[in-house]
Amino acid sequence: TSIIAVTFNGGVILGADSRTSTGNYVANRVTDKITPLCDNVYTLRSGSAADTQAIAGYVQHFIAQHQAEEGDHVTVKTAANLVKMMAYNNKDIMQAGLIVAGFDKYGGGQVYSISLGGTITATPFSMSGSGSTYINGFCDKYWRENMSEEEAMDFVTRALRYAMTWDASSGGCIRTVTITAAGTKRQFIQGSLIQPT
Ligand SMILES: C#CCCCC(=O)N[C@@H](Cc1ccccc1)C(=O)N[C@@H](CC(C)C)B(O)O
Repeated sequence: TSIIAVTFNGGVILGADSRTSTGNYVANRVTDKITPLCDNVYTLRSGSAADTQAIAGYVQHFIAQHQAEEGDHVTVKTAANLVKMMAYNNKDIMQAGLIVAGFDKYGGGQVYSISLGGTITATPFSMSGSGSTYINGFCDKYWRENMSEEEAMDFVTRALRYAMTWDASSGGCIRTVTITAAGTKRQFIQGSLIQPT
């Protein structure tokens, strides 16, 4: 898996490849790893497909119950802390590397990384999954604060293209979700290999 989330001057953009693998076999070449937790917060999934589906499912359910009772949106930080609790409290039986990102009226676009052991870190951008190791240099060089939406989308798609080209566990198509005050927007980009410019 290659997953990345970046904040920009209007919100956040989440990006992911679409490969689920079992060894060398591609079990799913159109996986959707960008999973909603509620209408203003999504999570990017890496690691075990089953474990990350289970964690996302529990948090979706908990947030839905909370909103039914309280009637208001949860903050990105609250959703991320619920994911962290699931990961931390089950750290010895879960393999889940998650990035929670969204938009709320208090902090605008936000990204939180949750590592395998359940450490939660607030970050301006984050990448994870097996493919992320191949784009550390690219991201360090090209990441900038307060990019425009177009610049952020270009950064996300180029980073994923490189990771999907080099990492055997990443591939398929690029999926993105953009979250701003106006709502959410999905994109689907086929053809992920590096094209000769
Ligand atoms: C289908 C099926 C069987 C399991 C598939 C399955 O979890 N594959 C994993 C790799 C893995 C992980 C831990 C144990 C075994 C196999 C996978 O493709 N993970 C991707 C993200 C998830 C959310 C799709 B990525 O991290 O590469």
